[in-house]
Amino acid sequence: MIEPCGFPFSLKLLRTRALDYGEQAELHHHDSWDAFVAEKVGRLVLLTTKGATNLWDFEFQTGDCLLVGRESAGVPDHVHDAADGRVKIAMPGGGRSLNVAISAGIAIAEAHRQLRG
Ligand SMILES: C[S@@+](CC[C@H](N)C(=O)[O-])C[C@H]1O[C@@H](n2cnc3c(N)ncnc32)[C@H](O)[C@@H]1O
Repeated sequence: MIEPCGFPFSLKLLRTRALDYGEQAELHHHDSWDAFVAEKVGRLVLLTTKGATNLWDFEFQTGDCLLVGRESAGVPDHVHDAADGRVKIAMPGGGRSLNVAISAGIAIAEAHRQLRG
């Protein structure tokens, strides 16, 4: 899905204009949330400050699909409700939330640590 200020649009710009390694990324655009859900394989694991499970306690599985929300407003309720897992990253220093890219990086690193080998 391409949105005027959305993450996929930014990725496309980076891929074509800025990053020489951007070509290594495999991008998929979905026309709607329903189209995305119809194609997904594996569990939908949402990163959210409203998550019930701490990242360090969540058991990742091969094929899990990590979801992150918009920098501005997170995800709408129907996306939150559709997730198979809702995971939060503890913020001991306080604050409302982390940056979306930082959140994704932390969670991807933990998933790889658990599933390595
Ligand atoms: C800047 S945050 C969104 C802030 C939004 N105002 C809200 O309250 O959801 C952007 C995205 O980063 C992820 N995120 C940020 N902090 C997080 C945390 N502590 N735990 C899990 N995910 C987090 C979530 O996917 C979130 O939708």
